[in-house]
Amino acid sequence: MELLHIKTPLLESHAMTKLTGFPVYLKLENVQPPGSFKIRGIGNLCQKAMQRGCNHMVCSSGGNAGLAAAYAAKKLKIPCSVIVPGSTPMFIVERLREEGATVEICGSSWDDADARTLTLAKQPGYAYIPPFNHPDIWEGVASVIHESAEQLPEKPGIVVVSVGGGGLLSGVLQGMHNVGWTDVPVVAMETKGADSFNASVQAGELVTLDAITSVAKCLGARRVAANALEWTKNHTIISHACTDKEAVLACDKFADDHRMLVEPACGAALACVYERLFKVWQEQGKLGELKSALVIVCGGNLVSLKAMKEWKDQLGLS
Ligand SMILES: COC[C@H](NCc1c(COP(=O)(O)O)cnc(C)c1O)C(=O)O
Repeated sequence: MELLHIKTPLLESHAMTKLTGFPVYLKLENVQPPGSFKIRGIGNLCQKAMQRGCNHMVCSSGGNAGLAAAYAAKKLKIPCSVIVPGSTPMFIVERLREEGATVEICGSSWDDADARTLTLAKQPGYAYIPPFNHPDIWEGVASVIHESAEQLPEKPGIVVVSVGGGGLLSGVLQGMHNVGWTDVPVVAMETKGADSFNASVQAGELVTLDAITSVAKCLGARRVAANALEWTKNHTIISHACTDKEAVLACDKFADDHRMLVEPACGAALACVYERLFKVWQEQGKLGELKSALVIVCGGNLVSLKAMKEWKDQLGLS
């Protein structure tokens, strides 16, 4: 089966290395053709659905999973419908239509769009393409770690990811266990107002947020996949929710440091380094010495210079 994702660059960030005092490596999923890491999992899921005889993909998404599904369907030459919440910017809706997808806007959060998707997917030949909660997605995402293991000089001291519904986290952990990184802690970053994983970790059970109030709309799953919470039972995961301000500031610093623009959903992971959280956790005794860190730069399309300016004005960062 032809891979729908590309092998992405892994590079050391000298700016971040200077901040932490040890090498910080970036896995640049923001350069995937559809704009985010999503294509690894969604591409795998779409290909397997097609092999099962499905001939129409229907995907619920905050935007990036939808773009990955539209891109995959175009490559596989089958139709694709994407259901997005009202919080998805119109330029993303237009981008989806340019990719050939039929787009429906439904509800105020991803959960509403997903309910509609499940109804549409009942039609004969249709495949339901969820954005984060499926074993074929986690299997596809695991490739990001398989590649990183080949590209890194040695096993990293810690791995940092963003969490929306927990598909990226689940796939990264699956990949880490495949390559023997079972003792490498993972930092699960969210933004306050989209911190359904952190709420669940604190409660010790799945929690559903009342609403998504963060600017990081692509972390906007009110309830994470059960599989993501399950991982906390057999892997060291540090769950942390940063503020929108810290996430947007991280995007701003990343643009200056690396001349690449990513969404606040990705800024949440970058904020772990820019807010020097490793040092905070080491001082709290939550983390031992680190020789290196790997940050999954998940990317995202829901960003522009205009949007960055609006967020910075809104958050008092201008
Ligand atoms: C509502 O949205 C869920 C999903 N975005 C998820 C997402 C994540 C978090 O990945 P997850 O934890 O959901 O697998 C991180 N970084 C970026 C850029 C993302 O787009 C979507 O696009 O439908």
